[in-house]
Amino acid sequence: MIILLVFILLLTIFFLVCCYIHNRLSYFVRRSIPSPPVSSLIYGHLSQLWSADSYSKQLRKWSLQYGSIYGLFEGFRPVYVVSDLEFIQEVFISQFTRFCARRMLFIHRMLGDRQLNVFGARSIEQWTRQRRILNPTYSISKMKQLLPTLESCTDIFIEKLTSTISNEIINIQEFYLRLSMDIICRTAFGIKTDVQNDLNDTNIYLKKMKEMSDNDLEYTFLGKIHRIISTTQLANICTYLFRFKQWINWGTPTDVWFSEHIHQLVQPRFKQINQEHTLDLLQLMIDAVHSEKEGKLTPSEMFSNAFVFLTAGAETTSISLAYCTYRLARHSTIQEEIYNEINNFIREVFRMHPIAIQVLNRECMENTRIGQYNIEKGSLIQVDLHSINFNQDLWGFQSVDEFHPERHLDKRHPLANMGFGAGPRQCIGMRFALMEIKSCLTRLIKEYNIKPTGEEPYKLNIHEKFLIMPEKVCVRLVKRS
Ligand code: HEM
Repeated sequence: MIILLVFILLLTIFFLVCCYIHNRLSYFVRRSIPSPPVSSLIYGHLSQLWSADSYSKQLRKWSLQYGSIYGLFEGFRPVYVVSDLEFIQEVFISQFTRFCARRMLFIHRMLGDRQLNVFGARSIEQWTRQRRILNPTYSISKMKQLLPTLESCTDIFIEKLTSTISNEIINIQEFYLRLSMDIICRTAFGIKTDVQNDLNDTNIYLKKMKEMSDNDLEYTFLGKIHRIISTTQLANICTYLFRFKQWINWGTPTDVWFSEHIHQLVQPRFKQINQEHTLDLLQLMIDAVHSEKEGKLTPSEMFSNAFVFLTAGAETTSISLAYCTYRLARHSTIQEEIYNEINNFIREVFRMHPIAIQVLNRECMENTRIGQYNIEKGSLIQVDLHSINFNQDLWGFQSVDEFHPERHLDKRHPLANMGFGAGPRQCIGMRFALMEIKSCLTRLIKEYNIKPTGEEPYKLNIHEKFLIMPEKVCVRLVKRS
């Protein structure tokens, strides 16, 4: 009798699991939304995305096959992959309050709810409060004040290039990372890191920054498991496993090292309450922590935001500068026209080389409808930026596979340029990054003629994890007479 009961129980569980799986996998079929075949019940489409040469190009490949709105699964979570600009407009702008969060990263899970920074904030209250405090950091009026510091860092950058042998092939990406780290530390935190002068790489933050891009936490074993089960309570297990791993001294991933050590970098300023300081990012945050008004920042949010500004601000800009330099070397005539053309040149570099596609997502926080689609709470909208950037119908008559800055002279759809995202949650550092890129490039071109290495074909080796970056950008710099 007991055996029979156990048998019936197991059969019932098996039946329920099958029903659940069938229900989930027929999710898009029931909604008449096309979806590529799923190769793994546990991973969903993630196994195909992770094993593809390029995550973002795989999204594009599927867009070409299944159209501008199609469905995927990350584990059991439904994801709408979208390159339809009207749909994106609804999600990122018109219905922003219903899509105010991004996919939760593993590092944010580990930081915990109380330490979520502006990038990871999930509730509208948490995000609005922090963004309101941080917005003045890179306002138009602040930009002018920051320019002299930025230019003095660029002077050191040129000095360092000058001390390398002219006409030799160099990997300029290295120089850019040092430059943008100095710039962000000085402008945001008032700290003179001077990593450009530290040729022996003794600066621990620079070392860790390099390590972080080599070992992306999201792509570690636990990071991947977290992505598969991120919508369930089980996701917290990854945090406990991670802490256990740390406890048995199996090493600390760099992101965690950073978030744990950032306070050593900013603590001295935090303690100097009554001293006069320039109104940089750190001062805005310190004032917000000490504020008597409602909507203040907690000290842990302050440290967490310092971490996100340092990591989001340095690497992204240096990668963009590296792509710009690659394009300058490949299209040498542009170097002569760049003073008039710089904005369009940069726009075209961003079109051909988007670097942060995986952050362009929004989580649905409340059931809603977009056009004919009923979007359920918990599902994710992922932008397929490659399909937008290489959509011939959007970009005029010049081939989208060719580099033509002048295509940006024509007016386009406001969401056609999404390299910095869109809507209220667009990149907070966009203005600053563009100022840094323009200032550095004009200075570089004034001093040097940028030449390709001479290798044919002159191509980049692209690494794609959380960010899409070249392994290195080698060029030959010839001093202008
Ligand atoms: C070329 C350089 C950069 C690129 C390509 C870039 C790209 C992006 C993108 C695509 C997003 C997501 C936007 C969205 O979801 O709509 C983002 C968000 C963000 N970026 Fe940047 N970024 C750059 C530079 C910077 C800099 C210099 C800083 C700070 C100093 C910064 C700080 C942030 C922060 C804090 C967010 C989160 C904003 C929020 O959720 O409210 N970024 N960035």
